[in-house]
Amino acid sequence: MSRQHAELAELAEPAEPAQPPTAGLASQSAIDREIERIQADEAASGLTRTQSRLDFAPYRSSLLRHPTKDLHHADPEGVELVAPVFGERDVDPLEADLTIQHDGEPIGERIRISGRIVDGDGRPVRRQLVEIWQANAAGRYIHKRDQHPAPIDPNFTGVGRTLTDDLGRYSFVTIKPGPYPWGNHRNAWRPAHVHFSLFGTEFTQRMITQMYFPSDPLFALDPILQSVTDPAARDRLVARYDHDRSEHEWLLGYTWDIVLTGSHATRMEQEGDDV
Ligand SMILES: O=C(O)c1ccc(O)c(O)c1
Repeated sequence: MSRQHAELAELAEPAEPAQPPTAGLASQSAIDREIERIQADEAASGLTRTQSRLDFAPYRSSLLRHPTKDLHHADPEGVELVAPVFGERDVDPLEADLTIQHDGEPIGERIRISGRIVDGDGRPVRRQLVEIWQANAAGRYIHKRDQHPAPIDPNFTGVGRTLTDDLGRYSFVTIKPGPYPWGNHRNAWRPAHVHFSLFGTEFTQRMITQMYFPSDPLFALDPILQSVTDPAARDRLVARYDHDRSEHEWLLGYTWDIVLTGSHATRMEQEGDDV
């Protein structure tokens, strides 16, 4: 091989890293054992959580993603002066359909996700900004930190938003996301999920959570879902397939309600414990 060829080959094929990217990562079975141990300990102590605890070792980055110092009390009025604002006119109804944001059709299963946002007494949370973000059908996010070799869909950005109506209802049309390989441990795949953000009435009230799809084989293997140690609270994060919402030769319907408070409150992420 000429020197020039050798240089070209080097450009085309980066040298093997000294260590494979998975070196030092725990195996799925080690993660499973750790999850099982923590959940058994919590069950034995009569403590099962509807919310994740801040440090859940099998979910590695949970250790880094929350404040370690006391929170500062923000002056709510001061925060509002610099926080984003929006009005009803800023949110276009078309933004609730993630399949029509580009010239072409995105690839994948077209779905509708609908539900209600209610308080612990079942009262509707009205005119609420609901935002979602998700991977595409191949499990790829449009984000510089997601470089895994699944295709980006030029017709799918994976971001949408809407306002709840007077009954607290929201509805999105989107594409079912694929499982996502996230590097928490070796061969770690997140179950298909959609991230939800609720704005509240002020910036300081924003709440974030995730919705999952029924019967996903990855549930038991996912440290983020399993960090909610109460099985009933985990089940509440899973949408229900709703045939009445499916549309002939068009889409599959899922229903998922979000409860803000009370004993059946939906698990919310704490101070940035997820992305
Ligand atoms: O914690 C993470 O790294 C992570 C990455 C991608 C996701 O979709 C997610 O829910 C979490």
